[in-house]
Parts: sequence; structure tokens; C-alpha cells
Amino acid sequence: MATSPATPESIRQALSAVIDPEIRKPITDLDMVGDVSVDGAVASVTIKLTIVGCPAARAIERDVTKSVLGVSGVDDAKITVTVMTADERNALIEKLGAGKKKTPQFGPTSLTRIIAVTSGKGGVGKSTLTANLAVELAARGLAVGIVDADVFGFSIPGILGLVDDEGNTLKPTRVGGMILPPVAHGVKVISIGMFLEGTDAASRAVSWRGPMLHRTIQQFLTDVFFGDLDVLLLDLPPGTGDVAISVGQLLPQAEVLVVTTPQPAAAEVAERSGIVARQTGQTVVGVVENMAGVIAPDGTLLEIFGSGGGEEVARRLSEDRVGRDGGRVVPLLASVPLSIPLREGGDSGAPVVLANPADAASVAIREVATQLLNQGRGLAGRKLPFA
Ligand SMILES: Nc1ncnc2c1ncn2[C@@H]1O[C@H](COP(=O)(O)OP(=O)(O)OP(=O)(O)O)[C@@H](O)[C@H]1O
Repeated sequence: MATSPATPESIRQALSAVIDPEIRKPITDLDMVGDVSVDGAVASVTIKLTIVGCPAARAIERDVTKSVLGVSGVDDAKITVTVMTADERNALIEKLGAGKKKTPQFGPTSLTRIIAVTSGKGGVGKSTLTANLAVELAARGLAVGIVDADVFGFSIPGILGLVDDEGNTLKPTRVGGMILPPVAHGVKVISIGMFLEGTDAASRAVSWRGPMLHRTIQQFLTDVFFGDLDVLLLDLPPGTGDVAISVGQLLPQAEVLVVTTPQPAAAEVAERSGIVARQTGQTVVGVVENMAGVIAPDGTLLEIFGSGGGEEVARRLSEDRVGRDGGRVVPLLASVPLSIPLREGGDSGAPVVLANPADAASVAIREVATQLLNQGRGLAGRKLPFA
């Protein structure tokens, strides 16, 4: 049977399945498809990128070619890649709603679930868990973003592989005043590390004070185009400093996840980060214990960092009477064991939940994700959209 000839309409229809990797919408909805014509079995398509040197250009061209060649009656695809005019770009920004007044995207009536991940002290694996949890939630089909607000130890881009061959953190694309967060493993990521120049320790050391930090977090929540997210995770710096307080003020509806190690001695300092969150009106949704014991090859349990710390923090926060949700039961969501694959995945940008799903750490992180989703979103600090 002879195939019916392709038409510009059938080509446009096929192109509606091509998603812009950064904006995460069909390129046809973004007015990125210019002229489309068909001459016999040859289809010609013009694609208009948002900016010159768009890092997603290759991926878009590849996906466009593939979908055009998939149209019945097309044997050859001629793709011309151009760039939008300033007017076209402004129209797109307007269309995406990013050109409007500068109000934070995650206001009190936002449907996005916001979970701030905090810890009493540094190095307990907060960033590693945040990144893996985000990837796991994205793998379950949720639209997920991360704000890496750990200004003093931003590590999310590295853990998720958002670095080039020289180890430089990838920069977000800017379209007009809009910042498009890079996407890794299905997660939109913005990090303070993406806005610093240079790779040497001195030029990357951030010693900003409160007001500057507050403005930066505010800008992340205002100018970064996340689109509609189901979940936004925030990686906070350890402790109870300026950023935790800014996040509490900017996102009072945020829920807080406390990460601690198994040493009971670390419990008090971890508890404090939960208490500060409550004082700003946020709800503590649970505790995750990280670096828990591992089974050695001879079958013995090695508890390098002791045991019981997670239970202890959960117990203390459940008894704590401070703040709006004070006294509510705070569960220990999971205990994540020490794991070489988890650490290696963080070093190489291949999160363990994807790279090694059978690893005990992956199993525990999936448990955290399941429990959080089962809990549903709390309504504390949230304005319900009723008149
Ligand atoms: N369960 C674990 N098993 C083995 N290594 C781990 C585990 N969790 C984290 N690590 C490793 O510990 C180091 C510190 O982790 P990470 O950077 O996530 O900590 P953090 O709490 O975010 O620190 P900071 O707040 O100071 O940035 C990393 O090298 C990470 O790979």
C-alpha cells in the first residue's frame, strides 16, 4: 500500500512531541518551530532557539530530526537552526509568565510541596540524600526541582553530574531576565555554585552575609523558571544560620526533613535545626538517619558511627513543644547505611538510586520517598485558596 504524503500539518503534529529539555514543554507550544515545508519525501523545518549558543541546541536538533523522520512519507529531513528575534523571545517569556511582576513562584497558595533538608552539622550526607531523593521522586513521574542553598558547601551539581569535563559547574541558560535551571536525571537544579566564577577554592569560597544570602535565595525563588513542580527540595546549609531563617521567612509553608548521623551525641545539634524550622512556622516531616551500620562480608554489623541517633532526634522533636507543630509525632523515615556505591555515585554524578537500585542505601532512600508521599502535604503555614 502506498504511504500518503507527509504534510506540514503532520510534521507539526509530530514536532509537538519534542520537549525543550530546559523549559520542559513541547517546542510547538514555545513557538520554537518556524517554517515547515514538504517537497516530495523531503521535509524542511526551521527551529528557532531561545538564545545563541543554547546548550540544549544539539538535543533539540537531534529530537526534531528523529521525529520528522518518523513521519510517514518522509525520507529526508532538512533542519535549519536559527535563533528567535528579541520580540519573539520577549513574547515567549511573557507566555511562560516569567515576565510578570517579580513575585516568588512558590507563594502560600502554590500547590508545590516544598521540603527543606537540614542538618545540625556538615558532612552528614544531607546533599547526597537530597539529590538522591529528588532523582527517586522524578523517577516516579513527579516534576521535581532542587534549590541548592548550601552556600558554603554547594555540592548538588557535582552529585548530579552537572559539571563539564574540567569540573566546572554548568551554568544555567538565561533568556531575558529568566534563568532556566539545568536538568539532571529529570530534576531541575539551581545552585549557588552555578553563579560563581572560577574553579579554584579561593574564588569559589563564599563568605556572604545575611542580606546577600537572603537576596540570592529570593532570586532563586523568583527568577528561576521551574514551571509547575510537584516537589521542590531545598538543600540548606548545616546548622541554624541565616539561610535557614530566610527560607523560613520566604517559604513558611515548607516542610523540613532533618538528616542526622547515628551518634546519639549528634542528636542535640540536629534537634536544634528542627526547632528553628518550627519557630519560623515550618513543619518537621521526619528524620533520616544517614551513615548507619553496614553488614561486613563476614556477617557482622559494623556501626562505625554508633547507633540510635535517628531515633533520638525523632523522639526529641516529637516531645518538643516549640512552634506551631510542636509536639506532633516526628517519624524516623529511614536509616540509610554507609554505602560505597552511594559515595561513588555522588563522586561520579550517577546517583545510586538509578545506578545501583539494589544497594541497601537505594532501598532506604526509596523508603524515605514512599513515606513522604504517603504522608501527603501538610497544610501548616499554607493559605487555602478560598475566598
Ligand atoms: N551513607 C553514606 N555512605 C557513604 N558515604 C556517604 C554516605 N552519605 C554521604 N556520604 C559521603 O559523605 C560525604 C559528605 O556528604 P554530603 O556532601 O552529602 O554531606 P552534607 O551533609 O551535605 O555536607 P555539607 O552540608 O557540609 O555540604 C560525601 O563524600 C558523600 O558521598
